[in-house]
Amino acid sequence: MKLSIADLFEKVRERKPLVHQITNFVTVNDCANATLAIGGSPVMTSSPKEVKDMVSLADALVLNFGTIDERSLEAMEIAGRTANSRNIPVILDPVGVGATPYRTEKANELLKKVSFQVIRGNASEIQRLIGGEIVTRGVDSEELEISNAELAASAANLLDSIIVVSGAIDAVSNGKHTTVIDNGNILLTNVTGTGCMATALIGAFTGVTDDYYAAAVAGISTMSISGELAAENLQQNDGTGTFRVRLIDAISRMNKELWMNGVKISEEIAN
Ligand SMILES: Nc1ncnc2c1ncn2[C@@H]1O[C@H](COP(=O)(O)OP(=O)(O)OP(=O)(O)O)[C@@H](O)[C@H]1O
Ligand SMILES: Cc1ncsc1CCO
Ligand SMILES: [Mg+2]
Repeated sequence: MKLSIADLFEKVRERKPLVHQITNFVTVNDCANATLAIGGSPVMTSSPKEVKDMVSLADALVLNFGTIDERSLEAMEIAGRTANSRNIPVILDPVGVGATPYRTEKANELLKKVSFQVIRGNASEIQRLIGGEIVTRGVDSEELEISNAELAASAANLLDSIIVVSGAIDAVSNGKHTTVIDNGNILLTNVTGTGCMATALIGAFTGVTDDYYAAAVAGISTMSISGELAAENLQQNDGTGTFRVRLIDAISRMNKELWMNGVKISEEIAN
């Protein structure tokens, strides 16, 4: 599996997949730059009047709940349904689900209307998406009692999608098979949008392969390994601002060799 994932870096740079993203106004620029850095082509349009035509041109669609409102939700439904009817992969980032009833209700409604090939969130968000009780404050994750691998596997079965649970340990599962990735750096939690960018990267990889599981592993591991590389390159007086720039640098330099040398897929569990 490692080799088929490593080959995706070349593919994405050759094919430059168009990744349509209906996302939040906090991290939209970071997501566009992360998509470009990995070799994709981002387009962030969100008008309900335009998304049907735009997504029809796209290789993947990313729907991010960060700053949802009635207009963006209408656009997400139109774009999601259009993508489903054209076999364009759709990726969900359920930002902040669980923080307010509005977010949780709207995510559940969208899950009924749109089929998602991959869903990526932190542990709190994924847990709340499957009806768990943990109370989240804002968009950051809280400690859970089950492992990210267990959570990803049960969410994959319940939601019939590939689930990526990010955190200190990242887990990817389709319900039958679970991959655990032990990369990352704590600075990734001190810069906004690293989760959103990881979801954008997953979107770019799904645009060049039918193996959405491999695309999910490639996307999340690229973010985690890039976090390690960005931290290694910090100088004495650098802080989180420089880290953010170094992170985009690392994504843009990521390739087969760097990935193969850096990735720590510590477990592959058949459930
Ligand atoms: N404690 C940690 N140590 C190392 N890496 C981490 C840690 N927590 C998260 N990461 C890494 O940070 C990246 C983003 O994951 P995270 O779970 O923080 O997303 P998120 O909460 O959705 O972020 P955001 O909402 O800010 O976009 C992933 O690559 C993940 O592996
Ligand atoms: C901080 C924040 N608030 C809404 S979306 C977002 C970006 C990270 O999820
Ligand atoms: Mg997030």
